[in-house]
Amino acid sequence: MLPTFANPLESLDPRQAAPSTAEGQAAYRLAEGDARWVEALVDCPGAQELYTYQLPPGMAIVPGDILSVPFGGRQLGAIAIRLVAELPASLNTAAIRPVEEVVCRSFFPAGYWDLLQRVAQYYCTPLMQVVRTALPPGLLGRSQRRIRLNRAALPDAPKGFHPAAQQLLDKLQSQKSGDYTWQFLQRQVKGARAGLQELLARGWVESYLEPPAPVRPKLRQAVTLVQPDGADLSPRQREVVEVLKRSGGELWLQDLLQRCQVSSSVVKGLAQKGWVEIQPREVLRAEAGGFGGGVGAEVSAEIGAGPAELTPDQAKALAALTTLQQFQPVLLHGVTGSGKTEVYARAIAPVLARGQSALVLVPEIGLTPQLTDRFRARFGEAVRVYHSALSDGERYDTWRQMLSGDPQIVIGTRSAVFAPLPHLGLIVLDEEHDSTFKQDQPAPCYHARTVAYWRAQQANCPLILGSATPALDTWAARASVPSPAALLTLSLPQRIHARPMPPIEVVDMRRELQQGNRSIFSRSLQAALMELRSQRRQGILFIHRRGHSTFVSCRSCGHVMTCPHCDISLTYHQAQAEGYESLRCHYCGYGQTHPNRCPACESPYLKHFGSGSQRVVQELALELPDLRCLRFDSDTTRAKGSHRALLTRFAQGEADLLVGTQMLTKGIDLPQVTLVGVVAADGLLHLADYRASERAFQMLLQVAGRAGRGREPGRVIVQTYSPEHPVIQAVQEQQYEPFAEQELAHRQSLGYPPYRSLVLLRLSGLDNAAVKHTADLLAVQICQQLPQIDLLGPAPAAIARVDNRYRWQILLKADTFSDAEREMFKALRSHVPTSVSLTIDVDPLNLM
Ligand SMILES: Nc1ncnc2c1ncn2[C@@H]1O[C@H](COP(=O)(O)OP(=O)(O)OP(=O)(O)O)[C@@H](O)[C@H]1O
Ligand SMILES: [Zn+2]
Ligand SMILES: [Zn+2]
Repeated sequence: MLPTFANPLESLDPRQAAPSTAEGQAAYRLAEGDARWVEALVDCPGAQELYTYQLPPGMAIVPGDILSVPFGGRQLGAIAIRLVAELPASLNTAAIRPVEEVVCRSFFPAGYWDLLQRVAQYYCTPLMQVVRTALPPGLLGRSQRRIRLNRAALPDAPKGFHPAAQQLLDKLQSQKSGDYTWQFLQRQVKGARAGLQELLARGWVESYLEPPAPVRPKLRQAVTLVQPDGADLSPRQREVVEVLKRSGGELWLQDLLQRCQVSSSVVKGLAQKGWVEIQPREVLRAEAGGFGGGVGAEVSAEIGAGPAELTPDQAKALAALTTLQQFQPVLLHGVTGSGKTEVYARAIAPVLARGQSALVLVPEIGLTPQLTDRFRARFGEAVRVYHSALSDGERYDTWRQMLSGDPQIVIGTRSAVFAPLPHLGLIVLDEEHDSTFKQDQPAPCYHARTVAYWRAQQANCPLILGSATPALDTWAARASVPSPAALLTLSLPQRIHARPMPPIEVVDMRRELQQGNRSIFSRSLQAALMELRSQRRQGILFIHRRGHSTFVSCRSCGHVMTCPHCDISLTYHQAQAEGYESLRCHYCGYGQTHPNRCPACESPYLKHFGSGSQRVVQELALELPDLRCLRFDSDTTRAKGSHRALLTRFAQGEADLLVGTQMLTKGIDLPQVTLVGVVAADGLLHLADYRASERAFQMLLQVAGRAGRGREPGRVIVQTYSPEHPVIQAVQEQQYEPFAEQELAHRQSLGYPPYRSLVLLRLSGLDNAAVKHTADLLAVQICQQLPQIDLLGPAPAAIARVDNRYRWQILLKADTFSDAEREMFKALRSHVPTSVSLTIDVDPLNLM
């Protein structure tokens, strides 16, 4: 049976397409033609709600217009959100002030507010919160309102009645362009507002928002090797030349100096002799071409135009995609290394040519620099990147450029699903199974895939979901019988050039121990690692870090060191520059020094266990001292741009092995990687979550997929203490379908998504009793009002305390949740005291 509403891709309740009425206020009536009021989002930091303003006679406003409104004693920018015909009787309509002016029309694409409203309704969140999620911070605050003369309408000797109007005219006319910022004019002219009113009314001036200036790229000094050999070089200069050569002939000056540990005078000396050139540059050619020349050459060769020929599978998928001109969700199911990115790029090209834009959503920009590089190399200026790590200014600028309506490609993370592209022709979600597409908190707890589905529907354009390991929700939505708008599946069952998938070898670590191997590396992994160096190949070592990987426990009494604020074990951190070992909580950040003796029994045998990436690198240094390792995890990639820097160093052959966590699984495409090792798969297998198997399967297959993407065949070694686990078996066979079918059957029998829907109510607060009491109260409310819904709990969350806050949860299950039920969940807030916070997570992915 196919799921019904539980799956957002499958069937949508048509009632949801209609915008909701004002939140919780039944007395409001939405306007059709008879609007007299407008509700606006005012650009004032403290302003939480929508404010109501009067529509002056003759002023036409549509949602999305930028307004100028009175607020206290000030005049502020605001966005018109919706028009209202009738206000609740309790409001004193005489006290409602009028909108001053429409500053800018249609700042948002058509239908944008319907989308936000739909998100608010489905995810049981106040509209305001959705608006804040969607819009870049400070959108209005930055808006540059300007005033210019309307010369065509100006009489020969214009005379303003109001003294301020005259002054404004004088100011504007004194300027050749007849144009000033409103801020400037307000400072220069007393009573400028009243003066402006008059001039606007006469049509002699107009106010507008300054169009977005193209973001000026930051230029950096780049060093390019022009002559690769020279007799008269000093040893230091020779070293610089060598490093440049190894880096494909080009590096940023800063990177070069750092890598060679020389002063800039050495490089300048080289420039004077004509060996190198130093120039300001926006990007390095090497960067645009993947990860530099040298080792990554195979990648660079295909950049730009892309590969000359598609594989037959790619061609077939592309042909199917290019015929689609309407709303159509598509699953592009292609094994790792099958060339999905190329298919996206070629599907996008005609969209741009038609004058439309495309939206490409990826799990994390920093982790997939290659995708951005490939698109930049091919589409150049038309590519924009949008994600929350941009500065407020960058986000604002990009937002304005997106609104311009020029055909463009926006590549972004989760929140980019709200990118205001007016003529959307295609949406792509790459690695659609990735759970970073779901927001856990704050509300709205939206899934970018669900919102993308609505957007594509609204824009009447195709939606491509790409993955080697599709989310089971997506897989289940494939139509058994083709019907319009049902999920269409296209597959790329083979790697590029029919390269084989790497065989996956499972090693039973219990047997290793029995046979006397106490190392965290099995003998076969040790041997494979040893070969890397001699064969000049590279490897990736994957460590699952979450869970109990680096806890500290007492070998005498079993006491485990835990965080005093959260009920989870502390993580061991090796001595750093400060010189002492420390223990840290990864939820709340609590830290302490490593005690010498067990706090429970005084035993000195307090040891850290498990295999965090630090520990693994340390162990490698002991066991394989010749192997050059690079660590790639959240500790070593904290700084902006460090993902790319580390990957570039690895791609250039600075290390034999990249050691890291979850981050390694995503989209790395390095042809020279032949070995992938998984240190201990167990941490992944035993999470207390109904999706644990799905997640483990996806993660292991994705990381395995990094091996053997080039000419040399790859090999994968997975170490585990439970080789008989069904997920391990399925991973070894590398067959997605049987795994998916089996797991879905299991879900169906237990009544889990995608067959039934879940809503998780998360409550937290400093006072455990208060949180529990509130949870009990809500549970009673729900049971009384909605007896048809299955209710689990209230129960303490799997991690019962985080950052001193006690956490309780209630899990609700139903075949589908109706609009009325969603409204009821929203209304539950009135039963929650201010000391307790409630988050409503619709379709939760994380039940911890
Ligand atoms: N038709 C082609 N001919 C030759 N090389 C190709 C072709 N299409 C793609 N490639 C190359 O194959 C490699 C793998 O492609 P890509 O990274 O798109 O795979 P993918 O399907 O996204 O894999 P993953 O899911 O593992 O990220 C890339 O280096 C790409 O440049
Ligand atoms: Zn002890
Ligand atoms: Zn803690």
